[in-house]
Amino acid sequence: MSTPRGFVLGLDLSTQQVKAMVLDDELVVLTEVHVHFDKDLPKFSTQGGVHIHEDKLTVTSPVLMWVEAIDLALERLVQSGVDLSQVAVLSGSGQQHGSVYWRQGARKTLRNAAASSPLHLTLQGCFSLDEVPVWMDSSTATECRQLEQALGGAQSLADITGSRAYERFTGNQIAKVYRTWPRAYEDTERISLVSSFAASLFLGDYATIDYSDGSGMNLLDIRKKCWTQRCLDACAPDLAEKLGELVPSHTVLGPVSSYLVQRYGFSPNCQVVAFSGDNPGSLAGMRLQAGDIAVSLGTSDTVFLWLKEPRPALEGHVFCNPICQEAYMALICFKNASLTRERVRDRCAAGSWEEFSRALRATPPGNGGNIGFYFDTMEITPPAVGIHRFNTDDEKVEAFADDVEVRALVEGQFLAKRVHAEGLGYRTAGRDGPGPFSQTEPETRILATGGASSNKDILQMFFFQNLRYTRLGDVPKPMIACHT
Ligand SMILES: Nc1ncnc2c1ncn2[C@@H]1O[C@H](COP(=O)(O)OP(=O)(O)O)[C@@H](O)[C@H]1O
Ligand SMILES: O=C(CO)[C@@H](O)[C@H](O)COP(=O)(O)O
Repeated sequence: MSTPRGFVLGLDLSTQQVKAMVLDDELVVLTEVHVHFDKDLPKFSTQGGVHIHEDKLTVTSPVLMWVEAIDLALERLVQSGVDLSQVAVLSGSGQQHGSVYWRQGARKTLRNAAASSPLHLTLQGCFSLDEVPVWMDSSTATECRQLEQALGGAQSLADITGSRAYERFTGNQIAKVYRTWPRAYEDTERISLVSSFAASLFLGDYATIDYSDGSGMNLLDIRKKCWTQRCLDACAPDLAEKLGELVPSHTVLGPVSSYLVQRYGFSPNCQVVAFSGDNPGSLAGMRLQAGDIAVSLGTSDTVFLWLKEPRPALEGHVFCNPICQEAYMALICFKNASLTRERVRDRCAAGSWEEFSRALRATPPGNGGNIGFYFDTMEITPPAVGIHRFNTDDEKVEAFADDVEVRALVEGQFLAKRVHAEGLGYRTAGRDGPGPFSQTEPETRILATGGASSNKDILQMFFFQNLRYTRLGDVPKPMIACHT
């Protein structure tokens, strides 16, 4: 058997696309491909990678679209000329909280997938649900209240699982599946997260859920790192069995499937490392350290940081840290993010990011006292909906001039990040003493990632907000590093 040279393949199965990247043994990027769900797989009729249902609360994606997209990404890698037989190890990430329901007998089909046929055809009959809930779903308010009640209240649930009950968290989604389609639930032999689902396609077997992405389910005890039986029982019967074991996020799960070896020329020695959530993956990839704050500007906006001690609150989340088993990560998520920026770009900036940037540069910081809150859909932080604009006299108004609207949106989004982060006690170092959660790092770095972090005028807004920190606390300038 040949030994691969040490290339690394990284994947991300996120809301709007699959991204795949091959790096050599010195971590130089050799090739990168994308499969955009709406554009590359139009037969699934998604918008932004999802289907928003009539109630405007239920949001799903077709599971076979994800399978087809991964095959297409692998084909594109081969077409790019990269030699996949040199890949020694692969891993990846997925949008958090989404779940996949494998039907009884699916494991056998997955293990025996023939290289002659693409996986999306082989796996056609393998899922108990064709459309699966994703992180944008907010249709499980009933299940959330039931779970909190069963655990003795929102704070008690947060103390164990790191979060109060959130609509998008997988336990509540599973509870809804069980209540709505009991037969489909019974016919399910394994429930995967999006991350462990993607890993399963590479492993040719069910991949285990990792601690970090598993923390986004309202089911895992983040300190003991095991399922909490009381949470499982409150959501659905026989759930432990359907979820399988949990593993540290950097666990080597085993070699790639024979499907991958035969169809795409992977080495049979290529190892699959557990996949995790996209935000934990960003924390690992950006090499975040205690004291840093990261901002991801993907489909969602998130703010996250490395935590030494978990202190779960009624807002925000504490996840297990993907790198260090003794540490944690804190995260706040905002749903009205890139898609809202795109809507305002299309209405006020002729559909162009350049024009959007020009509007930001043409308006003064503070926007002449005009401010707006833009919640096109039910927001996560805070749970609010609607568009609310206020002029310089604090009067509610119906509209702003185009350039003012662009700045009001972005300033409002970044102000919300600051307000909610500060509400949870995150501070840039120096303002009120030491950094996040009173850690002692002398300087806070702010790191940005995700699609919109390529836009310097948007990043500048964050810089501006943090310059105000420096005035208040007289600390060194926060640093901004961009990763996309
Ligand atoms: N130049 C830009 N300025 C602002 N936003 C951008 C720019 N380029 C891409 N984006 C945003 O990035 C988003 C996609 O980010 P990405 O991190 O790839 O998302 P995901 O991983 O959730 O699929 C798009 O929805 C788009 O609005
Ligand atoms: O719900 C969350 C985090 O809790 C989202 O951040 C999802 O993980 C989706 O990520 P992107 O596709 O926006 O990167």
